[in-house]
Amino acid sequence: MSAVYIIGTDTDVGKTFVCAGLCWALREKGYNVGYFKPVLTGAIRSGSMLIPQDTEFVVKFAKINEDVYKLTPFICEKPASPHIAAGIENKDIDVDRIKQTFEDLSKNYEFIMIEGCGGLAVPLKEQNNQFYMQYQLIKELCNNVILVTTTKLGTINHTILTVEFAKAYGLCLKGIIVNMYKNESDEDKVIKTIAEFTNIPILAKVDLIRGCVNCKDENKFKNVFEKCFNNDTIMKIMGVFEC
Ligand SMILES: Nc1ncnc2c1ncn2[C@@H]1O[C@H](COP(=O)(O)OP(=O)(O)OP(=O)(O)O)[C@@H](O)[C@H]1O
Ligand SMILES: C[C@H](N)[C@H](N)CCCCCC(=O)O
Ligand SMILES: [Mg+2]
Repeated sequence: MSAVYIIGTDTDVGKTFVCAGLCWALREKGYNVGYFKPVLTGAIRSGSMLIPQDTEFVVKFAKINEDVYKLTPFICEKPASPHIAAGIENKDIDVDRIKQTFEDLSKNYEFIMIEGCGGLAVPLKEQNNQFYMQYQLIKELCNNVILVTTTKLGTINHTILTVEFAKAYGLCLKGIIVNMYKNESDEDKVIKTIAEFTNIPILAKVDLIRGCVNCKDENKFKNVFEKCFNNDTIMKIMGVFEC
């Protein structure tokens, strides 16, 4: 089994969107790809249930036949850092349970795409004034990372900081996917600056789907993903999977 950790320069950069597109594109090509979201915060409440919306979106779009609660072992309602949300909701984010779930999933899938919660330096839990950080889980679970960023103003700083953090903490950052690409002037200069400074390959640019950001038009999504995750890109990304 091979896996890759999808992390972002921030929350809301499109990790889920990219995971959904990649899982869909790879499964369309016959790869047995699964998805795993160890920790999710900001879940949607439906009566007594908390809905892990990231997981729900990915499994539905990529037609992954798995229980979303198995794929998302730790779900918090508060849209906050996991250590804060879990503290408020009296949930203990058990790393051994995350590892066991990952091991169980690895028996069913050839490839697993793991979505992080926010960025690298997010505290997943706090115990005795000690933080357990997302980058630590990545190193223990699958130190094979793709970074999702955007071209919004500020991204040069955010992306370079994230890459330097990854290097400093021994993470294997294999590539960058630029999401919400508008194909406007200067965007490619931003991307070129990031590529040259970090020396990390730009694996793909995923177009911004204009109009309703949460549009449910799957065909619009598929058109973008077919274009952005073409055969060359898929081969590059398949070269990144290992663990
Ligand atoms: N390329 C895109 N075109 C249009 N909308 C997008 C695109 N990428 C992401 N979005 C939208 O932007 C919002 C944030 O995307 P997404 O939920 O994938 O971010 P995320 O990094 O997974 O966030 P989180 O940290 O909460 O997991 C969502 O409403 C999503 O539909
Ligand atoms: C709620 C949000 N959408 C994410 N799931 C959680 C992001 C945690 C970010 C923590 C931080 O960097 O301040
Ligand atoms: Mg997400």
